[in-house]
Amino acid sequence: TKSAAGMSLPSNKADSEGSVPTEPVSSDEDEYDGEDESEHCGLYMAISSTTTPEEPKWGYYAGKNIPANSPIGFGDIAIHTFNLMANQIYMENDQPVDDFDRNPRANLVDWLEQFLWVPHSSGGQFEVAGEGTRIITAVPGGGVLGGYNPKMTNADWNHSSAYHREALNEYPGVSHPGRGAYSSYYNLELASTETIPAGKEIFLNYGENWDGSSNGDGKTDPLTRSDYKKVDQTIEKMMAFFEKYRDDLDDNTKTEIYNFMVQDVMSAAAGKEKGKRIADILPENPDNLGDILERGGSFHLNSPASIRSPEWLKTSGMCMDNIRPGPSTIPYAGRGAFATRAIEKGSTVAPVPLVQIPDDKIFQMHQVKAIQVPAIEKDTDGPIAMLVRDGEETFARQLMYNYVYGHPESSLVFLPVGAVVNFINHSKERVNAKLVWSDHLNSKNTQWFAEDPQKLIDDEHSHLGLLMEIVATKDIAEGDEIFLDYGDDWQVAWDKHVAAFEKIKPETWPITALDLNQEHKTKLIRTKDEQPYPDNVSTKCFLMVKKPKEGEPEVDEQGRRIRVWSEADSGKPNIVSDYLFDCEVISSSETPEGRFYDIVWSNGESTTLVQKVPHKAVVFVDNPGTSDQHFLGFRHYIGIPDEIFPQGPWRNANSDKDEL
Ligand SMILES: C[S@@+](CC[C@H](N)C(=O)[O-])C[C@H]1O[C@@H](n2cnc3c(N)ncnc32)[C@H](O)[C@@H]1O
Repeated sequence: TKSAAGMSLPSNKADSEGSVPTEPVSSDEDEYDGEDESEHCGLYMAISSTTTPEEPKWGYYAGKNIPANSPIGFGDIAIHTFNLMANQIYMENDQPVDDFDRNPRANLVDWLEQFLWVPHSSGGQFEVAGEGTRIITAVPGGGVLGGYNPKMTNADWNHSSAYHREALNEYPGVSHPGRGAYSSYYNLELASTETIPAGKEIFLNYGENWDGSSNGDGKTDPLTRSDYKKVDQTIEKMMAFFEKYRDDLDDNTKTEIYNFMVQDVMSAAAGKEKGKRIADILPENPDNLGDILERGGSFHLNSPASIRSPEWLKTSGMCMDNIRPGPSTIPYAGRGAFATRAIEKGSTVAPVPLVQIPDDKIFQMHQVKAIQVPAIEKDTDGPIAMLVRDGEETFARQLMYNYVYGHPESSLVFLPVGAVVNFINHSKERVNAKLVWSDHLNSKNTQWFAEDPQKLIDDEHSHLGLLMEIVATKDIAEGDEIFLDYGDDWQVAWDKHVAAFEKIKPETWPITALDLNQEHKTKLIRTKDEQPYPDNVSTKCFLMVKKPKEGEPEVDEQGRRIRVWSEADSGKPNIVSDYLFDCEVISSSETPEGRFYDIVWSNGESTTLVQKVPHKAVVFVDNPGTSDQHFLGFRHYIGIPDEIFPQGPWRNANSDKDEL
């Protein structure tokens, strides 16, 4: 039987370290079909097709065909950090010390930031305000493992998924010890921007424009993405042609016509260089044209390493969708992780690649102040505000500290970036999984155990080389919540926190944006003349508009511009953060087509009345500085068991883990 959970140990050694296997796609595609769907792994982690010996990389692969505009895996968590860099920058002789050679912690943040995102895809951009303020956000799973290959981008964030998340295990208005101890931003989904065939590596839109100048392997490819689309369309036409004249053409004539099409017609239409490239892609025999389309189109076929055979994924990869997020069965613990299929005792629940962070002090939070520094960019005139640490006193730690793995004798902590693994909660009584170091051939675990922590981000180590696995310590049934034992230190700290919270806890807790978004999944949003919403939240609208119909007024009696809400002509989603604006709901209506609002939006100079804004385009956000994360609640890392924490230089006893 295929227990998807059992596939990573010890059979995952087929791939040699640092090499790029480029075996062609198996023509026996049947292996992807005909199995019990839930048994079949839908997402794998394996070495990326873009890996190089100098820069080894994990990749994220589809295990099943993913239709266009569909979710990839499960929505994951977004963990925001506030002014992470500013907290490392101190002043010396009236100058900010931002020289990385002299400031190893700033250097460390710089390293960490390459795995992090701007907060907009998850809606976290309103968490803190002020000139010079920066929020950066970890989105584990696809957010870290999804590759970068601008020519092959096939995935992007679904902003709507984060704004419209279901409130899971929330207790509106209740004052409880879990407040601020976990992130309330989750369900941030990646969506396919095109059909992704099984075996294909997932590449995220990093916001760059595809310029068509080079492909992942650095070779020049004269074909642009739209050329590949045209090739696929031409293939369809050729197939239709041969189908139509099937009975009239003997094999010789057919081959002659086909060669004429491929050689002469293509060159004439696309130019010599492109024509040659297209001819190379097309099969010798016109009867095999259909294979190209079946295997995901000419573009995918032409980049062999980014599409892997099912066999390769099973032997070299590790399944990443054995767990999904859901409301934890522990009250006040937020979200948890649940098995999507039965997982046998001893087999892998999830791979956990780790981002190594040599100094946990980067998570200390200080007061920050703005100073004026000369602008670096030429087109900015005058000085700009830069935030720096104001004094040495530490008043809190970043929330990310609750998600990292650590050990009391070490300054090192590790951010786990496997899909969904950050949702796994702690329980001593119900523990059914544990952390182990993986022996996957592409991990550097044992070599790196012998390194000085500070060296772990130098050039030689500046990639994700450390890999753990979460392994089942009991048979786990589909739907069971997964629990680790975070360790005695964590339990003691939590118990202390609960006791302390009891003494100071307010009677009630402010209603948050998450609560209101949940409430308004089924209720109309109140207008400005009805009972106001609390001060700690604002309404925002996703606005894309067009002019009113011919003959309809463009200005109302109060002099406001009139516009009508619209979907994008391109069909692309318009629930994206770029289109999110402050708005005030002035009227609402319930119609058979749904709920709609008239809103006003002001850009400081003029005011616009937007009509027919659909319910889905109006959301609540927490005002800066007010969300649960700003409540200085519980902070503790997840303990790596002492038995598996390496002896040697990692135990540098340099940590500040108990200082605060
Ligand atoms: C790594 S996160 C786990 C995912 C988290 N539940 C979430 O929703 O994002 C660790 C945090 O989960 C919560 N947590 C985990 N186990 C818990 C438990 N047994 N009791 C209470 N809270 C728990 C605590 O807030 C802790 O700081």
